[in-house]
Amino acid sequence: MTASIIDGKKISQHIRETIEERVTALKQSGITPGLAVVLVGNNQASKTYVSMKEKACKKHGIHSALIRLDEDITERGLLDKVAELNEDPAIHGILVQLPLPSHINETNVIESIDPSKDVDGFHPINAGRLMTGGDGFVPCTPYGIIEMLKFENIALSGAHAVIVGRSNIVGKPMGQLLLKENATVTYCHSKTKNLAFHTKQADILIAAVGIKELITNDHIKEGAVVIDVGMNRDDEGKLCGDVDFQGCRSKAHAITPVPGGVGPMTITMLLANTVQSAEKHVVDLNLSN
Ligand SMILES: Nc1nc(=O)c2c([nH]1)NC[C@@H]1CN(c3ccc(C(=O)N[C@@H](CCC(=O)O)C(=O)O)cc3)C=[N+]21
Repeated sequence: MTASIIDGKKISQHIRETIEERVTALKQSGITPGLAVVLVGNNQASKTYVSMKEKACKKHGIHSALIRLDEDITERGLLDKVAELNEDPAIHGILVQLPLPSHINETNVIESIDPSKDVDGFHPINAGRLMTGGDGFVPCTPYGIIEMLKFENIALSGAHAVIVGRSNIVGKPMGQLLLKENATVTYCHSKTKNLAFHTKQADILIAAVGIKELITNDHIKEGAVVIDVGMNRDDEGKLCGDVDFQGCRSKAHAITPVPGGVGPMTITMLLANTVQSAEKHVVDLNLSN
């Protein structure tokens, strides 16, 4: 078998068409959705990601404000900036690019963002809503993965999904979303004994550990769907995932590449969350009038 490639760019384009329609409708009611991206310091990877987000916003008519702050800004200074954005009526989404410099407590910053503008879905209120089945923002990467799986008509109900990784940003919310789709969910992580035993059970395998090509042909079952969340750099600086793509391709049913898989979907769902936030704003305005 040769796995089909799940094309994140193509699926993104489809979803972005509906996002664009929603932006147009919002503008007709006098609202331009606005995203603020806060970048602290000079990390090269962060600068690249932030400019990709800005470009995507501009392309689809979403107002984007980039706030660049000095590497040695105090935590208080950053919290004050977030407080200002919380109050800014032109801003419907706030994203503070992670990681932050080590003198700043990330939890404090995440918890200072108004949950109704937390388009990353990292605030504990949104994490809690996801866990309890309420309405809130879903973190962009796992949200994008669910959309990819649905777009490809991959059966989720009753499927065994194995997630390698347990971060608050990807692994944990991924499990909640798959559970909501009636999948059977197993979490694996760095302390898991006999990783391959578990991953070989997966109908759907999600690799989100940040270890270059950890998942090989020997880790997967014939016909599995393999989703690669990894964003690692090899010795030559080339982007590579958590999955040995070539090795797994001969055995899997479908597989996501890196680049061109999960990454573009992450940015697309950030746009979707920003538009969702602006739409909610319109509904709330109408209710209060
Ligand atoms: N508050 C916050 N929210 C984030 O969503 C967030 C963050 N901080 N910090 C960093 C990570 C990383 N991230 C990526 C998004 C898209 C691609 C992406 O589109 N990648 C392209 C290739 C990019 C390249 O060539 O380097 C692809 O996979 O095809 C990658 C990485 C969002 N992050």
